[in-house]
Amino acid sequence: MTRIAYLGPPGTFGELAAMQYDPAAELMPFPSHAAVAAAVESGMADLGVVAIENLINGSVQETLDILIHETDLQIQAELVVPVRHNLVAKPGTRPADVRVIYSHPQALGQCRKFLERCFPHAQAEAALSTTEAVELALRRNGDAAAIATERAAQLLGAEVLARDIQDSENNVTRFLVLGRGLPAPTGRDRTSIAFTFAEDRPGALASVLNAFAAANINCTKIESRPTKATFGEYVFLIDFEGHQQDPAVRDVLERIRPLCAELKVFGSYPRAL
Ligand SMILES: O=C(O)C(=O)Cc1ccccc1
Repeated sequence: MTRIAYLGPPGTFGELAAMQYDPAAELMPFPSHAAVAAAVESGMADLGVVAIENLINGSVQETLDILIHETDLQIQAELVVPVRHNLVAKPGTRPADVRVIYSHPQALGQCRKFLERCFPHAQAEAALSTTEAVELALRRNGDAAAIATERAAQLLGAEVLARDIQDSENNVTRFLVLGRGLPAPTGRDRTSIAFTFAEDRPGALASVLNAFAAANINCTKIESRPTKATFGEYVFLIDFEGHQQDPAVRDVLERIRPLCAELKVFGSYPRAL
């Protein structure tokens, strides 16, 4: 049976994503995305599921940084998971008594308008995951709530005070499945890369983008993160359509390699969108 590491405890969106990917898998909860990646690297798990991008908040920077700096695992797949948030609390809690609202920072960000409108005086507190947030709220005396999945509320015996509190009705999160090896091309794939430049010069980034344009390869995302070494220097990340084994992709990677100081390929995997 495939063992899949995810950001737990059970009831999180990470668990929903892992179940969506493989309903028959053995699921292994870990307390952070870094621990999820480490579990796959150590061989404790076969695959790891991590959140990479949300419709409302954009990229999950913690995951981008893990891919850039902390792991050589390859992306095996992407999953798009509907994300509906609920305000949950110890049974009997009155909304008027709620002073503290716990959740994962992603969830707090995705419910910003609801929090401002309905709980302008409550304090938002970060938790390691949405399920941990429910555990923290249940430990207090009726003055706390959490933003979490309905499943977490059921598993922990919490009451749902409000449903669908996310800022966008169509809220979704894209998750990545990390593992070893290169999935075979399907004809509808995406490749993710990161690169740096040796020196700051006019047109450096344009020269890379022009190589994609010349090869008629569609870039689906571009992003930058600090190198964490020198202020003002960045790692650029590009997602594009195609697979490393497609001749056109192989060709474009060969063209851009000499333009970059470092080039890291995070993987080629079937497109979910
Ligand atoms: O804490 C969770 O449930 C997670 O899996 C992280 C997360 C939080 C909110 C939206 C998507 C993922």
